[in-house]
Amino acid sequence: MRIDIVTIFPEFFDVLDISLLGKARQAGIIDLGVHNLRDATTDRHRTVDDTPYGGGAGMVMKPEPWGKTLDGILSADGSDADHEKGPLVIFPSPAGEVFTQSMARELSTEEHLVFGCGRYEGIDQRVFDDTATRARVRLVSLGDYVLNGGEVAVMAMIEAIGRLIPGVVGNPHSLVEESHEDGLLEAPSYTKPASWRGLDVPPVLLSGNHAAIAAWRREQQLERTRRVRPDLLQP
Ligand SMILES: Nc1cc(-c2cccs2)n[nH]1
Repeated sequence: MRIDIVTIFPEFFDVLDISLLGKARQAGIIDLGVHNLRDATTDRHRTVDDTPYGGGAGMVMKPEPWGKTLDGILSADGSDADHEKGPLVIFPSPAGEVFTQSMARELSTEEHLVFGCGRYEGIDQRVFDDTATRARVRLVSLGDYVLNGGEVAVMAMIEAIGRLIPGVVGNPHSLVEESHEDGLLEAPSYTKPASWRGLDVPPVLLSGNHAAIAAWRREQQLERTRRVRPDLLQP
C-alpha cells in the first residue's frame, strides 16, 4: 500500500519510522510519502490560510497550495483507471462519516491512500470538489469532538488501517480477539501470576477446558458490551 500525507507539520509523522509501521515500511509492505503543504506556496511567508468569505472567526486553508500538492500526488499514481479504483483521498473532519473498525478493514485493502490534514477552521470546500473530479474523496471523523488539526486523526487511522494489512502484524490471529473485530467489546485479559494482591485469575482460565474458556469469554464480551456499549448491540 502507498500512503501519502499532506500536512503543515511533516515532522509530526516522523514517529512512523518506528514500531510496527516502521518495520512494515522497511519490509516494503507500506510505502509512505509525507508532503509539506507550505512547499506549494509561492509567497515569502509560505502562507497557507486566509480569512473566510462571509466573515466569521478563524482562518480557512487556501485552495491553491492544496491543489498543487494533490496534483503532484495524484499524477504520480500510476494506477490504470480501467483496472484499478485509483487513489482514495481522505480528509479528517468533525463533519465526516465516523471511522470504525469495519471502515479500517475496508480501507486496508486499498492500493493508495492519500490523507489531507486540515487545520484552522477548515479547508476551502473547492479543494474537496476539485479533488473529487479525479479521485474518490471521503471526509472521515474520529468521533464527536474537535481537534486542532487532522494530524492526530490521520495517525490513528494509519495505525488502525496499517495493522490490518497482511504481514504487518506478526501473528494475524491476534487481530481476531479484539474489541470491535466481531462487533463486541473484548473479554478481560489475564496473565501470570495466578494471584496478585489478593486478586485471583478466574479459575475457568486455568482449567485447560477450551470449550468452557471460549464460552466464558463470549459471555464476558456480551456482558461488557451490554454494560458499556449497548449501542453496539442495536440491530
Ligand atoms: N473527529 C474530528 C476531526 C477533527 C479535525 C479538526 C481539524 C482537522 S480534522 N476534529 N474532530
